[in-house]
Amino acid sequence: MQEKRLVLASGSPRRKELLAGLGLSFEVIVSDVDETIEPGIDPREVVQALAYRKAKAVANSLSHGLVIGADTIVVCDGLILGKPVDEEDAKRMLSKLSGRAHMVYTGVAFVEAGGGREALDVRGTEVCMKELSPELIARYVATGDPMDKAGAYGIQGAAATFIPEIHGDYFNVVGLPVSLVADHLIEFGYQIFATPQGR
Ligand SMILES: Cc1cn([C@H]2C[C@H](O)[C@@H](COP(=O)(O)OP(=O)(O)OP(=O)(O)O)O2)c(=O)[nH]c1=O
Repeated sequence: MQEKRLVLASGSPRRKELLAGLGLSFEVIVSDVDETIEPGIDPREVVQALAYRKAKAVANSLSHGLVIGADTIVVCDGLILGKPVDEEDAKRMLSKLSGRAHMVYTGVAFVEAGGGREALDVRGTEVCMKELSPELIARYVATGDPMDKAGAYGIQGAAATFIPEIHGDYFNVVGLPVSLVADHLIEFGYQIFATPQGR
């Protein structure tokens, strides 16, 4: 039986679903953190810093347990694309990504409440996107799917049809690099598949 409290500091339904796949019991606690970043910082640093901010804010409110935070961004031509602010922004992002490759970075942070251990890591995945016509972009944006996703697309949904090829971890693009997270959880003393799902 798993005795150590595990907390996911994320409101993302994708992250919750992916973490649940590891068969561990966990709670979701979300705290409001400022996600603004200083310009000019390396994207790999950015996602780790934001993941840490999310995990640390929740860990500060607890007496014990391990808190996981994550952050995902899209980087194209040195430009960081977070979640679109509106439909026009989503269209602009997708026009930029059309017909080329870009990187998706997800940073993960592990913070033990009560002043315990901490760990940070990051994974990058290259995503190749087909050329998208303005009409197709408009139709996709009208579905609403891009609005809560970095780079204005979700590889796990209709946008899968835009993506012929990726290099690296698929789950990293969806928002949680599951194998990397599992490695860290083992380091922190958790047993993967300790409580099998669906039984
Ligand atoms: C590129 C891409 C991103 N995304 C999602 C993953 C993240 O949920 C989101 C990026 O925003 P984030 O700020 O990383 O996360 P979030 O606001 O959804 O959740 P929280 O901060 O509470 O943890 O984009 C997809 O679901 N599919 C994709 O293909």
